[in-house]
Amino acid sequence: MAPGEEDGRKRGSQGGRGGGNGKRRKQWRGRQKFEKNRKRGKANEWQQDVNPGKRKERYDSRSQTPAYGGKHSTYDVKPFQLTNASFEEYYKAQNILAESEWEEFLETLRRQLPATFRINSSGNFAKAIRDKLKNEICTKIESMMEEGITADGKEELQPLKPLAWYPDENGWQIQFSRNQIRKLEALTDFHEFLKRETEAGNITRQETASMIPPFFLDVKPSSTVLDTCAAPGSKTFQLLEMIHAQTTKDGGIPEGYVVANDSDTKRCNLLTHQTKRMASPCLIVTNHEGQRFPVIKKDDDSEVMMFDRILCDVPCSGDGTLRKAPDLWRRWNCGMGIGLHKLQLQIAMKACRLLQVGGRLVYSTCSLNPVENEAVVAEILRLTDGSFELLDVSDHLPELKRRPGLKTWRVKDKIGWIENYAELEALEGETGEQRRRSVARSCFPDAASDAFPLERSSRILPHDANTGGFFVAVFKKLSEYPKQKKSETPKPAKKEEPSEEKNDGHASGGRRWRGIEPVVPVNDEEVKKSLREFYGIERENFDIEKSFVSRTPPGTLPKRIYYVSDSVRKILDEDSKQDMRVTSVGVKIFEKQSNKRVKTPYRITQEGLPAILPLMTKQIFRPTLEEFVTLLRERSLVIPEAPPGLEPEEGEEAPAEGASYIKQKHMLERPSVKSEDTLEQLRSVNMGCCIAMMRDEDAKRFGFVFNGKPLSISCWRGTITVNLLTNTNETDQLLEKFPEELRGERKKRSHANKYDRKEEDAKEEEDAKEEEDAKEEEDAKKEETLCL
Ligand SMILES: C[S@@+](CC[C@H](N)C(=O)[O-])C[C@H]1O[C@@H](n2cnc3c(N)ncnc32)[C@H](O)[C@@H]1O
Repeated sequence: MAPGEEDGRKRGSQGGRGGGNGKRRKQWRGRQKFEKNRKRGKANEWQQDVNPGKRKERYDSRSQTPAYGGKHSTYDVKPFQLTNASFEEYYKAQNILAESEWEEFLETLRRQLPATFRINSSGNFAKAIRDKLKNEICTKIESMMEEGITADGKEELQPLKPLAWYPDENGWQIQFSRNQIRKLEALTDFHEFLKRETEAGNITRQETASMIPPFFLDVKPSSTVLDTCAAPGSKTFQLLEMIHAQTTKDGGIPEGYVVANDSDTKRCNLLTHQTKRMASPCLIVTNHEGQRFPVIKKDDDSEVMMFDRILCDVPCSGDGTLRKAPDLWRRWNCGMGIGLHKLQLQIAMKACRLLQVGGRLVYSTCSLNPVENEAVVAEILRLTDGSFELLDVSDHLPELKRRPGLKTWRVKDKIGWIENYAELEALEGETGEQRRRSVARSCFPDAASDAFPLERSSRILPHDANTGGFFVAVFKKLSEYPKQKKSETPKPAKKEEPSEEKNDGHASGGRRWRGIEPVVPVNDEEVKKSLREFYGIERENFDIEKSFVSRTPPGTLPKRIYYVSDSVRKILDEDSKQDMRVTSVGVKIFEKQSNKRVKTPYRITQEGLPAILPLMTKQIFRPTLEEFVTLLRERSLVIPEAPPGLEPEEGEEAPAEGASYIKQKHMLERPSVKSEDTLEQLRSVNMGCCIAMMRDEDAKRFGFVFNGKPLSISCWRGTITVNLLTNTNETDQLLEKFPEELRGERKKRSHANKYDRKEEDAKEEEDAKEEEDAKEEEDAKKEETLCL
């Protein structure tokens, strides 16, 4: 009997306790957990791994390896069934591995996946994090191992190490158990560090195998990329990092762009949320079925060839994720792959059509099934008739352990094995009809597929490097293919019926789509003038109208303003018939604000700061190092002078609002701007959104220069104080990067003052947003475990 099975029955009988209350109790627990996680914000991402919620409850204490891959778990749990006879029969017949490896393969599949993460290479602190991991944390763990330190005398510590194949030591695997993290202080600290850096967007949790496809796409900063099935967006994020690789060095805006598409509207929103941290003006999120992605045509009907790189990370049966989603053991059946084969092929063929000659296409699944993998690859090669080459990428990422693709495979539907298509064709009666309807001819290997170099594709097996299972094939388009125009031109995309139904995404091309407006340039003269004057956006050759877009219909003030790169704007313009359903575009840089005393109706968004900063010449002040650190720590500094325009007029008796604060005694006790130099700069900073930028010499000294600019944070200049608009997690994480002696202790603050309250309106708004973000994040995590 396989591990887990017997215990499952025992627990099953206990599970009956409470009968109908069980569901309610489960819902209650779910709510409690959600609330707890919500309060912790993004921190829960790592917590979930250590304490993977529902999944944890079900993991078998004796047979399962806990979250970080240790050997002895103390989970009190109801196990999943970790066997499936049909799965075993099917894969034994496929010869995806030698018979001698079978037990090891199964045993690995039954163990929970170790946690892995990527350091965001375009993040501001990639090097600092890598250095800390290597020089501090790894060393600490090694010395603990040498000293024989364990959590409870049994569980030996495993070293923390970078993934051998991942470039620049930016991919890492963690092998600690919950128990170890709880009991060993150094690991508890490490765990906290991971949570903080994840929250700050400096690292991303991602399954090792899922990190692979973007590396085979060979994306350059000038590449024009389509990610056909992109949500929840982990690979899109990697693609954007590649597009921005140069930007990170010189601060320029790349020529290339990424169109991230998904057929599911809600998941498109996740995608937008997940990629927000990249603050990229080079991103378009669209909502189409991949197989119907529009061929963009200009007014004269000529086609706009948009892509030289396409990733098809298609929906799949997901049996490579069994370690992450063990409930799949129970659900798996061989009909799953067959059911998805046609869709996978259609998506891939559409991608072939949209790819420029000379371009690269990567087809990937998190399934081990040849019907979803080699069968699709073979059919692509057959249909494109020599115009596509399956590339041999064996010398790329040499440390990545992989197996060559299969030359032949077997097909089985829910009824049984079918040797070849002729056998299927010969079947009589209604059953024969039905089976022919569900099993495509292209599922079968044949003489043609035998001639293709399918061994050039790669299968990642879980026991080779303690990962999930994965499949990846890399193609190059050599020429247009004869059938391209005729048979591969799909029927025109089905247009969504315009409706007034509210949609929580944004939306469409030209016509209103589900009541949401199309992307339009910001061309209102008043808006342009106010942004230009308030923020000093006056860079030569920079045209607001060309780079700023919104979704608010002309005639009303835009609610949100997005910044798009020149090439994204060009694509939007070229899509003159507006066939692309754009759910979001570029980076949100401005949001409407309602404080009437502020001279512009717009404030800078948190995520938009890196993009807008290079364009700004006003509303920036450069505090001293001490003031900057104090601002990070206390989140607020008193300014002993009112903002411009609000000072008392000469000869005026009653001080203007804002000047009266100086009489509030407790305000004088709070940390304030001390340096005359900073005060002088603040004299030209108007009330409203502003930026605190480190002084050049300080930024250089601490290595805080990013995209050519010193570390900057967005603030709100009120009548009395300057307050941070960035969230606490982010500032805590920044503060941590300063030497301990500079950080100081946070003082307790009184919130009794009415002026404080006024000024904290903006912060309240931020807090509400944080909550929303945490919820979105939570949803994103849940969705991420799904494959379809
Ligand atoms: C394997 S997931 C993609 C994971 C994603 N590439 C990532 O790295 O985060 C497959 C995605 O395909 C989407 N999908 C399903 N059918 C689709 C279709 N016909 N066209 C485009 N996307 C589709 C699903 O909504 C799902 O988000």
